[in-house]
Amino acid sequence: MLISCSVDKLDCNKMGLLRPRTVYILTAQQHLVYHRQDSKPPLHRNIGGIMSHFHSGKNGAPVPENFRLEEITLAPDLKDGEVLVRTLYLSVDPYMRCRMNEDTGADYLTPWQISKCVDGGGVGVIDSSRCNNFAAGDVVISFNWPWQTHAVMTGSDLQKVDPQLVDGHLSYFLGAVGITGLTALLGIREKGHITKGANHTMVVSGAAGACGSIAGQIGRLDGCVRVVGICGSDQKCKAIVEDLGFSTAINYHLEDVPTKLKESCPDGIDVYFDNVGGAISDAVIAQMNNGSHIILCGQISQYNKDVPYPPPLSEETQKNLQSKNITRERFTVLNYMSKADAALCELSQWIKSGRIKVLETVVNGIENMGDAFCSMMKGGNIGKQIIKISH
Ligand SMILES: NC(=O)C1=CN([C@@H]2O[C@H](COP(=O)(O)OP(=O)(O)OC[C@H]3O[C@@H](n4cnc5c(N)ncnc54)[C@H](OP(=O)(O)O)[C@@H]3O)[C@@H](O)[C@H]2O)C=CC1
Ligand SMILES: CCCCCC(=O)/C=C/[C@@H]1[C@@H](C/C=C\CCCC(=O)O)[C@@H](O)C[C@H]1O
Repeated sequence: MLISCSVDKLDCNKMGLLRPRTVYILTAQQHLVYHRQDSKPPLHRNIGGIMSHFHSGKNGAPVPENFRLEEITLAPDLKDGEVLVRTLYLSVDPYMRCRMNEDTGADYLTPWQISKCVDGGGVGVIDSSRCNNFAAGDVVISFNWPWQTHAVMTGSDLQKVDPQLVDGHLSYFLGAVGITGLTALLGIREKGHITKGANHTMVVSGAAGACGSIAGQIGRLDGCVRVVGICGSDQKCKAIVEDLGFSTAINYHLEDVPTKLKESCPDGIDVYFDNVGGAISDAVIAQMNNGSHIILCGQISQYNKDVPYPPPLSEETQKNLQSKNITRERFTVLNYMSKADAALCELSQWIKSGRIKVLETVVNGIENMGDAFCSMMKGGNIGKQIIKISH
């Protein structure tokens, strides 16, 4: 969906006037808030047919009706310190499912507010500025980009980025040269303990997704002799082996994971990059070596359930961890941002030189963001799920 904008950018920049007034935004809907069993009574009563699936305390997958497209009018003038941004790309990510609960389960995550515009990772370009740090044409990113086609934002919420880092592929700032790339690289370096020459075997779950697809390639570059990916379709298995260089792939919907792991990892498993948790992770952990390491990146198989993060493990898996002295420390990329600049340079160079390949699934149009989010949560993406908002 395009908005009509016949405004000359230079005029906008000089005056902070004549900006496109009507923009499209996505708001969170009332039936968005699901309540954990132990949470307070709902602040917002759920009404309507769709919500019958999501009574207080019940679990559930998100649906596109959790979002509504609305038209708003932007205030006519910029205030000091503000910029008008045009949104280029927006990100949908698994953690957003946690922002659909009043209790997100993580202290660094705030819940989305009913009837208010939704936000997340975004990249865009400055259309006009009344902030000294930014000029028209600058490319900027934010973790809290409103899901709007244009937005008035405060300069302090934005970070300027250099398009050369991504050879002009600006969507990479939301993926391989952004938080997901950092998560893969820093997760491996901080928690993976890969030793070159030690013939390590790495297993990655969620292997065809944004983090997993990069993590497997870094595992190989950092010296693992075998990298096995677990993912949800034959097409994904083919992509990670043929395009990304994984040694083997397991389709967890069609194949018996323990049997396939036994075949693919004859020397056991030394490093496990865990994106999914649940039964898949139990099966991997059962075949891990003594003194091996888990990178506890995410547990997406549990995000639609009424459990805290990280979700509790079965007794058997806990025993396995203890008896084999397997490390499993929670990893949050935001705790390592002092290392982000160097890591982004490394990712950029690997991508430019072709040693890391980037996969993306791109959906067009803000009106399709709700669908794209729900699809990603069910495995509809290969690589990073991106929504293209404007050229
Ligand atoms: N610790 C940190 O700082 C960060 C953690 N994360 C975490 O990393 C993980 C991956 O995120 P990201 O790369 O952005 O997302 P992905 O691109 O991997 O997309 C999510 C994928 O999860 C898979 N999936 C969905 N449901 C299940 C299920 N029940 N069992 C197994 N797999 C499932 C689907 O692939 P398939 O077809 O294979 O099922 C889907 O494509 C998430 O758990 C996320 O929370 C992300 C960023 C930072
Ligand atoms: C509670 C489950 C979280 C699972 C792990 C995960 O996916 C973490 C992701 C974060 C993610 C979100 C961080 C900040 C967004 C701030 C939004 C807000 O509440 O204002 C990512 O961007 C960094 C990861 O650590």
